[in-house]
Amino acid sequence: MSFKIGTRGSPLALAQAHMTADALKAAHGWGDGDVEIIIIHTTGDKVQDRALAEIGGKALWTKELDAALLDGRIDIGVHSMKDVETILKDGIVLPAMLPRADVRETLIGADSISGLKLGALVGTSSPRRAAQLKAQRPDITTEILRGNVATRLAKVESGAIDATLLAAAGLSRLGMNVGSIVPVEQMLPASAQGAVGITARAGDTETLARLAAINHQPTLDCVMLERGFLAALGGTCHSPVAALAQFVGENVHFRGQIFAEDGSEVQQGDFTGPLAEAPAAIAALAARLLGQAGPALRGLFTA
Ligand SMILES: NCc1[nH]cc(CCC(=O)O)c1CC(=O)O
Repeated sequence: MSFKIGTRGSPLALAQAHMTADALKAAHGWGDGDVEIIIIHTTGDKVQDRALAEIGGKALWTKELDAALLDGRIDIGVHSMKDVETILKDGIVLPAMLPRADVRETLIGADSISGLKLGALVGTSSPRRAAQLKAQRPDITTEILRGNVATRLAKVESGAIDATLLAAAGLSRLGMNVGSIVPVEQMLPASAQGAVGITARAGDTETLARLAAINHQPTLDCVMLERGFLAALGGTCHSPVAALAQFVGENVHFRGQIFAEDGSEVQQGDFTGPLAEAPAAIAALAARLLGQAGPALRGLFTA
């Protein structure tokens, strides 16, 4: 009986499922026949014409994978952690992550944010990216851009938009060497960007033991801190929130930012200290940033 890996059907999701299969095979000496990749279609895949923020539904990408886990069609679900809601469904756990890839953004269509032409039209359906761009370049207009990576790149190629931003991690997993890397100092990534996480059934001890062998704990620690910031804000993956935790020696260095949707206001802060102190410090930071924020910005998180 083979081990069943559930995934969405997009090229990026499939690449991540194959990375997970390879890690399991290497850790357990399994062969090709020991794992099976099962594609699960999700609401997020079916709706292509609206901004995800507008559809508003939670767990857009994970709901169907959670259902497949709970009814035993799959043993694990593989996810871009960036798209996983901060509150997991009852009975679902998130015990393992693969080593994190490059966390940075890639700009396609210009060498740098300052190099974008005056009044450039940038396609993105991320409220965070739109706000971050406008905070630096109020002349920029953004429009909603969805679809898989190839579709998005084609829009820049055809001149329908001047530029777009995509996570470096996704591009490199698809073997696409395009665009210009944006330093995190210029654009802090989304919480959990570049991380692949694996969900399982709570209490499925056999699966949990198998996953323990491939878990990359520093990635899990950092991503959990970033998700903690988002949760403390009451945000979702569609909120204009950026967060990055990284180990610097023994300490964690955490940076968090929240934005008004038009980029007119940014609240930011950071924390450096031991991992054990980080969750409380980050929750306090989230509360402080919300406390300092103007009504429009605060209103994004208290609706
Ligand atoms: N929201 C879509 C999504 N989810 C994860 C990635 C990229 C891979 C990653 O960050 O791990 C992307 C596309 C993008 O933002 O470029």
